[in-house]
Amino acid sequence: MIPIVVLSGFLGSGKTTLLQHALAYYKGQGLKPAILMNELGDVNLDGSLVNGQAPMKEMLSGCICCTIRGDLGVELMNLAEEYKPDVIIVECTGVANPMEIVDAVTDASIYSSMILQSVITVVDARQFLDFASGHERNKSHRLMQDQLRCASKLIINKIDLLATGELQEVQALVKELNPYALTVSTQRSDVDVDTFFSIQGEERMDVSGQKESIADSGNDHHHSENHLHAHDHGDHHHHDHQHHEHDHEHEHGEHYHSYDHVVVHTHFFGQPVPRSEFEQLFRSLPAEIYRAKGIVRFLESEGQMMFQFAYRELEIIPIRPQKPVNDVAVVMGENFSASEIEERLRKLEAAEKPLTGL
Ligand SMILES: Nc1nc2c(ncn2[C@@H]2O[C@H](COP(=O)(O)OP(=O)(O)OP(=O)(O)O)[C@@H](O)[C@H]2O)c(=O)[nH]1
Repeated sequence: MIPIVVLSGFLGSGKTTLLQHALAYYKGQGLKPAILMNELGDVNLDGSLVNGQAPMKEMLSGCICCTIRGDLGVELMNLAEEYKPDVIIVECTGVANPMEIVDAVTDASIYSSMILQSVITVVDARQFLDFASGHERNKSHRLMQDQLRCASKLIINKIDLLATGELQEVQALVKELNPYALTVSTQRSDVDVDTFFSIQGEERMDVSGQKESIADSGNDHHHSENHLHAHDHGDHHHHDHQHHEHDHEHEHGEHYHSYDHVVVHTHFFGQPVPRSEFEQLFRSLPAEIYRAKGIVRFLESEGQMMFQFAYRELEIIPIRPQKPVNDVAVVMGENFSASEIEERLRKLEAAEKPLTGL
């Protein structure tokens, strides 16, 4: 039986950071992990962060839990057959409803020797608190709650961004939503790896039990419909945006709501951009954009940089890719104007290289 560990959590919460810890742990144990990654956009930037550390399959341009859900089981089985791993880690896109993934994994376990070990959900503490206090958008809040509810293990991450007293507040809210999961609070998803990732002798997740308790709370959502469409505008700046909509029908049918409307916009840079303007752009993004990542070159420096924008925080790290990678920005959020962002990104590219030495 190959154990499957599902990493869930909202966009930018710290799943890939956690995946790095998991990979190091399994390797240290002499175990062979394999990874199944899912990204909303058509480029897998997280993949390049863990590249070469373990066999990996990618499912791009869609969300595991809807468009390509049927393929999830197939991909899992391909991974299992090809690499005979000791454990498979599934990293879902931040907008996936993990209940659907749990379903797909359990489907796969019917006709192959796999078993769902755990669903680990990572929570961005700051973002969760802002959502909970109503300062932020509600649709995402509901998705986050679902991700929390179906976790067997929970990580309250980014506690460095909380003010005094706020951690207790988040912990209490999280416990209310999911009193059953083993819950820890961390910086950089730095968990006790043995507790979180050990695959020896641990009880396996009781999937049906989990579903029961979720249904009991009246929050079981069914996918009734979903859409994902990409438009390629076919000009020299290849870009596309996808509307990712999850429509969920309430279990008891008394009302209907669509709780998630995510736009993904991809922009391929044609040339380097000025760094200060680039940073300024991220400081002034509309609140609807909560995640962006990509690779960029700056006019002022040599080489490529990876940037990560997760809930108002921007990180820029120099990289030395082993194989050529495109300069690209993937921007994700709820109902934002993709054309406005496109225009702003293009404006950055129009900037001239500063004259030096004059
Ligand atoms: N301040 C702070 N930043 C963190 C912490 N953990 C992770 N980050 C940063 O948050 C950003 C997103 O982290 P990832 O691990 O890529 O998040 P993710 O959940 O994989 O993101 P998606 O794949 O887009 O859903 C990166 O810039 C991380 O360096 C933390 O504890 N504190």
